[in-house]
Amino acid sequence: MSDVSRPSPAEARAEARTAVVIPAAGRGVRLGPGAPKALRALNGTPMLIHAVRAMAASRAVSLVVVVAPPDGAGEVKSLLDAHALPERTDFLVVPGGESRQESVRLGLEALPTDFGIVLVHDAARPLVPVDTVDAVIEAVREGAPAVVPALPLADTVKEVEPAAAPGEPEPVVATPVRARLRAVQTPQGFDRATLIRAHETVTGDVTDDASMVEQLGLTVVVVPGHEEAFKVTRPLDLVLAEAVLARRRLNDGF
Ligand SMILES: Nc1ccn([C@@H]2O[C@H](COP(=O)(O)OP(=O)(O)OP(=O)(O)O)[C@@H](O)[C@H]2O)c(=O)n1
Ligand SMILES: C[C@](O)(CO)[C@H](O)COP(=O)(O)O
Repeated sequence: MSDVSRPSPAEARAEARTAVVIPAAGRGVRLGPGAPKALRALNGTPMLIHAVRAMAASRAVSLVVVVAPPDGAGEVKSLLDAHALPERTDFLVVPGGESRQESVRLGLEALPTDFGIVLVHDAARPLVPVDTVDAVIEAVREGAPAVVPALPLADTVKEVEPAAAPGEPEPVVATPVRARLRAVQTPQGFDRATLIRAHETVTGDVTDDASMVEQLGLTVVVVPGHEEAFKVTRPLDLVLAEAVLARRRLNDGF
């Protein structure tokens, strides 16, 4: 006899609480010397705070787990204490690891059990609009085990044979059909059990969490990304981020 009071898996997912893990433990080598990238300022406010606010802007998000530089957890906690978040949003801070993958895993280990949906969002993508965050959450609620926001590419992409030695040429081996390619952003959204299984099972170097779910043989779904969700990686990206914030201030009238 079926238990009518127990929600089906689909109903449970639709009502699941959502947490975000923010890996913020990277050095930012490509950005150049200075403080850890997540703590560098954009319009006077640390990049990490912009990223946390971008997640907390979604009414669905009730917990943010920040994965801090290994020796910077205290500083990050003080920063979060000093910058108001909506009352509905709690936060936790844990120290990070050697790689992005390890940092995400450490964040997942700190998650309380009552969150059925988990987003993973780079601190280095501080300006993602809330509509993108909500679209990712909605797709997970509708049943996708893994969801990525993504944009079509402007450049043609070549696959090359890596140089045999520094300074040697890199011959092109293929040109994938551009119309089938997408540049993937964060937040990436997951059914919690799926993401944890992926992190427990998949080893080796990966550059995003969704690819770990792909390696489990599951389908990852794409939703539209946003040009303002770009990753601050190199010095020119800081210029672009400041310009986006200036445009937002102008549009907001202050
Ligand atoms: N050991 C690491 C490495 C990266 N990250 C985080 O993963 C996100 C994406 O990584 P990336 O943009 O590559 O940041 P960095 O690793 O800091 O950059 P770089 O490779 O230039 O050093 C960032 O928010 C970064 O803080 C992390 O939490 N732990
Ligand atoms: C997760 C990611 O942002 C998706 O595009 C990206 O792969 C992170 O790469 P990074 O080299 O760690 O910045």
